[in-house]
Amino acid sequence: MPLSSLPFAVVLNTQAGSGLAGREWPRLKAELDQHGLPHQLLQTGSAQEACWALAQLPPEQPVLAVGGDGTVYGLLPELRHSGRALGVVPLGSGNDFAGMLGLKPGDFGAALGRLSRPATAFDLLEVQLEGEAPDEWMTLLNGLGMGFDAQITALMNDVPKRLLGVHLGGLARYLWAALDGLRHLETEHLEVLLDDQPWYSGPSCLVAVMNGRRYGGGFLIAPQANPQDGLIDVVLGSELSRSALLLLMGRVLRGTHLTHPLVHHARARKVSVYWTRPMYAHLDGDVLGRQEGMHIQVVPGGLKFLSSS
Ligand SMILES: Nc1ncnc2c1ncn2[C@@H]1O[C@H](COP(=O)(O)OP(=O)(O)OP(=O)(O)O)[C@@H](O)[C@H]1O
Repeated sequence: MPLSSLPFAVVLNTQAGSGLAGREWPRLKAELDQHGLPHQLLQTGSAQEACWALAQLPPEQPVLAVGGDGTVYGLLPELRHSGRALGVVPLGSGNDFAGMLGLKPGDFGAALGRLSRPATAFDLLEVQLEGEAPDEWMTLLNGLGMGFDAQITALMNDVPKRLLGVHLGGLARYLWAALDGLRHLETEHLEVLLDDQPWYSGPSCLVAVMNGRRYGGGFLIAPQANPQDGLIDVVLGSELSRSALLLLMGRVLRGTHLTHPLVHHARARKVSVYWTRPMYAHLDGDVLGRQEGMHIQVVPGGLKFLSSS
């Protein structure tokens, strides 16, 4: 489908990357001009404001999200409603979805070079919390985690952004929080249904339900996932000791953990997760607090995406 001749609506999240997106905007604007990409900056203080501002624009007008995974996540309700195409310039802390596609923060040439290609269809995930009304769905692009990985995401808020004058990147901060999380490791009984059939029942410290391959600023938790295959990748760890989990994290960084005997992996169109005790949860890296369970289904080709590799 050809790219609209309307200007890109730029959603600049100045908070992303601890302020990096705001600081880099003048350089990015100059590059947009150099690439001959017309654009219109939307001044927004929150994801809700950004969705509201976008909703005033024609659906043919593409949006350029400037920030991290959370910035994109915040736009998904409007994008699903309008069918608007999305391009991304990663300037967040983790940038996991863009990073999976080979985009590096600050490499504006590469990010903007992709925007003149036709949009391609990417899958989305719809998530419903256990106990919520059946029509209360949230939309994700990258994926969610419950248990240890979400606890780390929650603990990241307490990790310093600078240490001895040096800026700590997303992966360094994630590792710091992970060491903290290991001290409070929780293992609970987990039931997982895939396409309405029982798949796993037993102890677990984490389950990840992924459309993309990585989270946490570079951990390849679902190395075989493909956000264009119409399937969800589920990866869970069963009863792992602290030392086993620490060693496993090294393998997750390289994406070589799926053969570990205490790691389970499968694919499905629909996933239901139930814990006997509420566990921490995150959606596309945004912490949601403790939840008892979730129902996830794939929305094949639900997003028109301009930044594919
Ligand atoms: N359009 C927006 N304008 C202002 N704030 C936003 C907007 N969208 C999201 N936010 C808020 O800004 C926070 C940070 O944004 P984002 O998650 O993109 O950056 P990050 O955390 O540095 O990167 P990453 O998610 O890749 O680790 C979000 O968690 C959300 O609360």
